[in-house]
Amino acid sequence: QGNASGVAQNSNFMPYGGGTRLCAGSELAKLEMAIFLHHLVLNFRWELAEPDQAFVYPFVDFPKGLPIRVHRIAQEEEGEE
Ligand code: HEM
Repeated sequence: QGNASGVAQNSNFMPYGGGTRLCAGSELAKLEMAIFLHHLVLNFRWELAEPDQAFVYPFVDFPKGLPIRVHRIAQEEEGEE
């Protein structure tokens, strides 16, 4: 739902629900995402799979979803994760 102008409101973004039925795994889920992003940034190169152009209204998004291709960076030291 949004307001009369159709612009989404912040309170509509509740990915983990709320109140007494708040997601029991929300903190674990956020920790897992942080660890995943840490490894994705440190160990992979990203390149655009196809050109895409951001739009900013009513929110920032990409028409094609900004598809990327990732390549693992060769490890310099044996046994290093
Ligand atoms: C990005 C990851 C996750 C999202 C977006 C998510 C989202 C949600 C949502 C929307 C609900 C429903 C809340 C309601 O009934 O109103 C929920 C409930 C629940 N989630 Fe998650 N969840 C995620 C990950 C997890 C993980 C990793 C666990 C456990 C390890 C978990 C355990 C639960 C449990 C037990 C409930 C039921 C809570 C209750 O009704 O008391 N979730 N989650």
